[in-house]
Amino acid sequence: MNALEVDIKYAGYPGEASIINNIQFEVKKGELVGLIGSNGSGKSTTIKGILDMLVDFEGTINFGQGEGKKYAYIPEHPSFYDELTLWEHLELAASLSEMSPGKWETRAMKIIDDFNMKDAIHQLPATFSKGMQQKIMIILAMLIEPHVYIVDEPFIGLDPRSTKQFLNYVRREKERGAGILMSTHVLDTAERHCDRLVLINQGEVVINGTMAEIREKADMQDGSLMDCFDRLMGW
Ligand SMILES: Nc1ncnc2c1ncn2[C@@H]1O[C@H](COP(=O)(O)OP(=O)(O)OP(=O)(O)O)[C@@H](O)[C@H]1O
Repeated sequence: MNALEVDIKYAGYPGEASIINNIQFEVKKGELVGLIGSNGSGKSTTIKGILDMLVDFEGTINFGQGEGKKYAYIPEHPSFYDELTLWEHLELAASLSEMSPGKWETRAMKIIDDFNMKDAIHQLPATFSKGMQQKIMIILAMLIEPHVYIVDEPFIGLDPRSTKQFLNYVRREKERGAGILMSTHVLDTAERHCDRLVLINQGEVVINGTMAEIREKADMQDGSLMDCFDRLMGW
């Protein structure tokens, strides 16, 4: 069963209406799909299209059937309410997703502890370092247990322990049945952890498949994702 179905005919920005074209793929329940492509290839535009953040958009996005539209977005550039502490941000996220007080508080404490952010609980995230801010976005998303995660480049800025913890949570959330779409430039991590990869170039899908399928298409039996990517691009 699909957690997310993407069918974008075209999407873009005022004056540049078709930055991306014919982007079609799905994310199944329990699946981690990597969105891969060079700088400017259209990954963030695809994500903005999925999140209904573009005025120039023609296509259909489906967030699973009968599951409501509960998704969480982990943006590349975190943003916070200047006046709210970390705990107050969690309170806000929990109230918007209608979680019961007993449930969200226990879960919030566990996630905060796992990401080593206990000392910062009553501080203002707006004053945190970039990596800490990124962790808060992850914590806020993981708190509400959505059906779908949309994650835009999570790895730049996270320290090794936080990266490992993030990947642990991704595994657990997949087991729970969540579908995860994650754009990244960190190809070795994508190769190791993604169930499927969607490669985008110049606003179009070049290939959508498992690592085995990508190797076959690139005719590189033992090739890394980077090598296959280069071969498929003709670089
Ligand atoms: N707000 C905007 N207005 C006009 N054009 C934009 C805007 N944002 C992005 N673009 C253009 O859309 C194209 C795709 O950009 P996008 O941000 O989707 O790429 P990306 O694959 O996410 O790149 P990166 O890996 O560098 O984050 C680029 O040519 C970019 O210049």
